[in-house]
Amino acid sequence: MDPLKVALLGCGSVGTQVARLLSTHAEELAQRVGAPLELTGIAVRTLEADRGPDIDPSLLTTDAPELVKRADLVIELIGGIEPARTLILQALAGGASVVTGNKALLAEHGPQLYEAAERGGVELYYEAAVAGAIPLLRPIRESLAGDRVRRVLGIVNGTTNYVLDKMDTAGLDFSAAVAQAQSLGYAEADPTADVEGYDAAAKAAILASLAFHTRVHAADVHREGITQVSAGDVASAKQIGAVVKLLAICERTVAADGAEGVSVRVHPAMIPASHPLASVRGAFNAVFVEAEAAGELMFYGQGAGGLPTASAVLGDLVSAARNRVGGSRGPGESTYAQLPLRPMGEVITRYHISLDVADRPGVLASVAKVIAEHGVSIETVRQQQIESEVGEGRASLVVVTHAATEAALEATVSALAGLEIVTAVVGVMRVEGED
Ligand SMILES: NC(=O)c1ccc[n+]([C@@H]2O[C@H](COP(=O)([O-])OP(=O)(O)OC[C@H]3O[C@@H](n4cnc5c(N)ncnc54)[C@H](O)[C@@H]3O)[C@@H](O)[C@H]2O)c1
Ligand SMILES: N[C@@H](CCO)C(=O)O
Ligand code: NA
Repeated sequence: MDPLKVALLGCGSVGTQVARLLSTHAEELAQRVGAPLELTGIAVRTLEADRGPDIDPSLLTTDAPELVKRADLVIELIGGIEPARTLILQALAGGASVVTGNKALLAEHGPQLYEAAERGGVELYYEAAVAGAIPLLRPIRESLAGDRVRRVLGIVNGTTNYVLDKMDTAGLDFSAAVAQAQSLGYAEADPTADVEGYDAAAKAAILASLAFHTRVHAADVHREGITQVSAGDVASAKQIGAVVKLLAICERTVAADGAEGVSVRVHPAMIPASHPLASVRGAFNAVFVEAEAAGELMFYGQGAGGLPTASAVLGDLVSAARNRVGGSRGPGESTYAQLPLRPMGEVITRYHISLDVADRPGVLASVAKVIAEHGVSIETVRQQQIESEVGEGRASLVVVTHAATEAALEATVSALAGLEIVTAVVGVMRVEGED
């Protein structure tokens, strides 16, 4: 068979490893595909940079559109919206299948790209975009195609997991932990997308779209990052036998009248130390998928890093290439269900509420009354005196609630903050996961 022409766009952490594996595994890849894969060029921003021994300098070009024009398969590893979007659209329109790891682009402009793939009669694969090396999107799209996914819950950002892990195990504060993540190459020079939860929210949108056959955009995802997580929150979690993790949670919801919907959120949460997600350390990722017939499935592995991510890219490349050789096409976008997105207020969760209160008779009763008035039930209460030399005695009161709607919990917290005996609402964090 004639070789299939492969264009690589971007030669950074992932692109370099993809180029290297394409060359070192060339023979095996040809066997698996049924035709040789010929890397015809690598689009870069500047030709001058030294890219090490793995990159053949004669393949480098700054003319990405020209490279795309001649390709059967295009691998986009530039990242960001433009020029990645225009180049992918050009490739799909020109009849080339595309493999990308670009979650930001997919979560924002996915529909436009899928439609272009459909029109071009070609494929668009993106396993690397969510949880790096971990095979997760293909299992959801293909292996679970006969089942109904109820929930996807997981840690999908390596940088923030590393930061929270260091705050927990090494007692670092937030900025020291971020600095360490940067020095190890996990966090970018500008870690905003990671620490503010944008990266995880884009991944959650992609996961929810696949799991629920519904278009979910990044903007549909309720997003809170980890910048507000304090050493105090991490210590409070420890006291109740929990750890703080940044979670992505995609759920199929069912209203009282049976109407189904979807809720998608990314936020820090306390989870019991005995929960399998609690033991996901460092920059690793782990995702639980709960389906009606299959039950709970857990996917675990390296969610970031050039080499692990390259594995997912090449897996997609082999699939797309094999289909091309066989004249077939894998499944395209599936959005037939188009379930409505439910507002955050309807989400059912538990809260850990930490208060500073006046240490005088009746305080506990007043707090309990406010909570009960909002229809929220208390799971545990812990009170501790705060040492103070002057004025009235103060105490720290920690309440963990039973599950209630987010709206009821929010209203409870504002009512508590308004009580004269509450000096400060020290921290509020959701509690997720069963023991
Ligand atoms: N690094 C990871 O762990 C990881 C994991 C999963 C997914 N991804 C995704 O993979 C993609 C690439 O990530 P990365 O870590 O390799 O990024 P990177 O920043 O290391 O590499 C991107 C490269 O693209 C180059 N580039 C920028 N504009 C260009 C242009 N117009 N033409 C050609 N090259 C251009 C940059 O100079 C850089 O070398 C991103 O979409 C990222 O989100 C990365
Ligand atoms: N910045 C991302 C890379 C993988 O998508 C992370 O830390 O998980
Ligand atoms: Na993956």
